[in-house]
Amino acid sequence: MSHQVPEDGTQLPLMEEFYTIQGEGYHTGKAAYFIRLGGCDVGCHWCDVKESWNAELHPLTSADQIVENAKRYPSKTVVITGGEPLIYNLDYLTRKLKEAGIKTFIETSGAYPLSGFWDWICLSPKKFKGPRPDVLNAAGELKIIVFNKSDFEWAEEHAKFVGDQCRLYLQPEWSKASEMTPLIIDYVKNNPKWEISLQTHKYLNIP
Ligand SMILES: C[S@@+](CC[C@H](N)C(=O)[O-])C[C@H]1O[C@@H](n2cnc3c(N)ncnc32)[C@H](O)[C@@H]1O
Ligand SMILES: Nc1nc2[nH]cc(C(=O)O)c2c(=O)[nH]1
Ligand code: SF4
Ligand SMILES: [Mg+2]
Repeated sequence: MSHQVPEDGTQLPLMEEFYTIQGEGYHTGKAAYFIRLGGCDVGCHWCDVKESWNAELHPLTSADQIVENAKRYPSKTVVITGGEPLIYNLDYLTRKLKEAGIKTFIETSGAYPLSGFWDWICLSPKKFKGPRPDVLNAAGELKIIVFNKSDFEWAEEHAKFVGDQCRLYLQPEWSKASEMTPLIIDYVKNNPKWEISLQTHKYLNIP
């Protein structure tokens, strides 16, 4: 999977970078620079970025260059996503971002060991390759994708393993949103420790 990617994290397969507004979860509505790394073997059949899966299609890019790019934007927050970013050692990239005064947020399935220095961890665990305990412990938010009714029970099972301060979100799978959103609304009204998260960038037609 991680072809010739050096283990020290100084070069990473970069799929795309874009300046946008965080569309999902706790930080919804905030401007951030998104860094999307290629490579994922979790295999969610409803994944909305399948083009990211094959790491070899995405050029190895120096982490220093990624930091220089991020520094150009007014928001001093980056979101590192993928693909599954924790496939790679993110210590070097996140250390350099923090040295540049940039806050580091991650979107992860938690299927790989935690690396990197983070201001916020959004954990979105998957049935297809479950989350690791180190990521469950460190998560600031748990964001469960609801594809069918059975996902509410699955969400509760995972909520047992996160910290007391961890925020809990239910987010409709995009292709099932018209069907699942009303169920999520009812669930949140009956179980108010959960909140609803929508992919607001898709409604706003922004990246
Ligand atoms: C594309 S993933 C990349 C990061 C990481 N692999 C993960 O799954 O958390 C980014 C976020 O989009 C969510 N997501 C992916 N496909 C989705 C879909 N079809 N509907 C709703 N959310 C989706 C994921 O659960 C995750 O929270
Ligand atoms: N605007 C916007 N917000 C996002 N939050 C998480 C995303 C992701 O793909 O990781 C994402 C994304 O792709 N776009
Ligand atoms: S873990 Fe994330 S990137 Fe990988 S298939 Fe699932 S949603 Fe897509
Ligand atoms: Mg996305």
